[in-house]
Amino acid sequence: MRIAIVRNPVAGGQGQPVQWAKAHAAFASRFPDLSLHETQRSGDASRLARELANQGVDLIIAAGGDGTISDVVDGILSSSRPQTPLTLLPLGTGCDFVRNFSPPRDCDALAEHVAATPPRQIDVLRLTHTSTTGDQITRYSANMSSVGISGEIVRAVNAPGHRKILRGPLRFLVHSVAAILCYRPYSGRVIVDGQEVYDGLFGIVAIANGAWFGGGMHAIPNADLADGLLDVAIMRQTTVLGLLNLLSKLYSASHVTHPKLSFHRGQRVEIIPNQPARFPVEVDGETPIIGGFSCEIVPAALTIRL
Ligand SMILES: Nc1ncnc2c1ncn2[C@@H]1O[C@H](COP(=O)(O)OP(=O)(O)OP(=O)(O)O)[C@@H](O)[C@H]1O
Repeated sequence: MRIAIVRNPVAGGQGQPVQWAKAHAAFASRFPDLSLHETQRSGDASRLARELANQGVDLIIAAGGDGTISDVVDGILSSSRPQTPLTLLPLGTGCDFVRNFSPPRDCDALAEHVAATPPRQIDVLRLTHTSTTGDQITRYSANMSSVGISGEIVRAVNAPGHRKILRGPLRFLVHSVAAILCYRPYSGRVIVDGQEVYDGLFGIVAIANGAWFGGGMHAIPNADLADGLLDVAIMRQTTVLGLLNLLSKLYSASHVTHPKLSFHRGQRVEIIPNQPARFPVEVDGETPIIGGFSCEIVPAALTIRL
């Protein structure tokens, strides 16, 4: 069995090397035919995963955070062997996608669990937007896309100097509070399966495959990775106090009865901002898109072992 790790050595910040050494030892001992492929820069994880899938490896291990997983999923699904199985070795800051699986925390137990778990199919998100040069760009994502205050938070969390200051989910919490205090709300329309469901100011609009984002915020608790549908949550609350109150409830999912929150389900959603030039789109903890986009669910597209 040919198994390949795609590792992002900068994911998770300064604590990663210790965690990585233990995890690598556990996986190398459980899977003797293991090869290691490290990213050198942004975008490498997608390219490496595509090449490895094209070469016919039997399992790809995404070792990093949500951005790395997202890139590896994109690489596998844009390869000539999109059925190549994926598993996850969480080494990132937020590590939200892996929360949908509750794998063992101990590295040896995780490697054993991966070896013993049969593959299964889950859905993924496919996003399409127009680049600044007018090209149509499509990419896959594993977990969640969102706009509104979350775009500002993720920009701050990933800002170059900020990666070194705070570790793990605490970094999301601190930057969430700071971003809320300065938030100038975005506005636009949300269209689900051809029907306009909202036109107004955005607190947060989240489009979910998985249930968590923001380093442990249980934003869409009913999201199901294998139901063939995407879940959309629209938060119309945009005041500072209102958003701080929402933030305090997101971790425990006690926001779900909020009067300014609505949930929708469908197969395709379109976000049309009123000011596309200043509209960051959060995709699995990164902000790779500026402006409007569409997102559709691709049922059972990804083979996962976890
Ligand atoms: N070798 C590298 N040097 C610098 N940046 C890299 C390198 N490899 C990948 N990247 C970038 O690192 C960023 C962060 O990766 P990732 O999301 O996996 O970790 P994280 O942000 O710490 O975790 P999480 O998304 O779970 O919060 C991504 O934008 C990715 O493109």
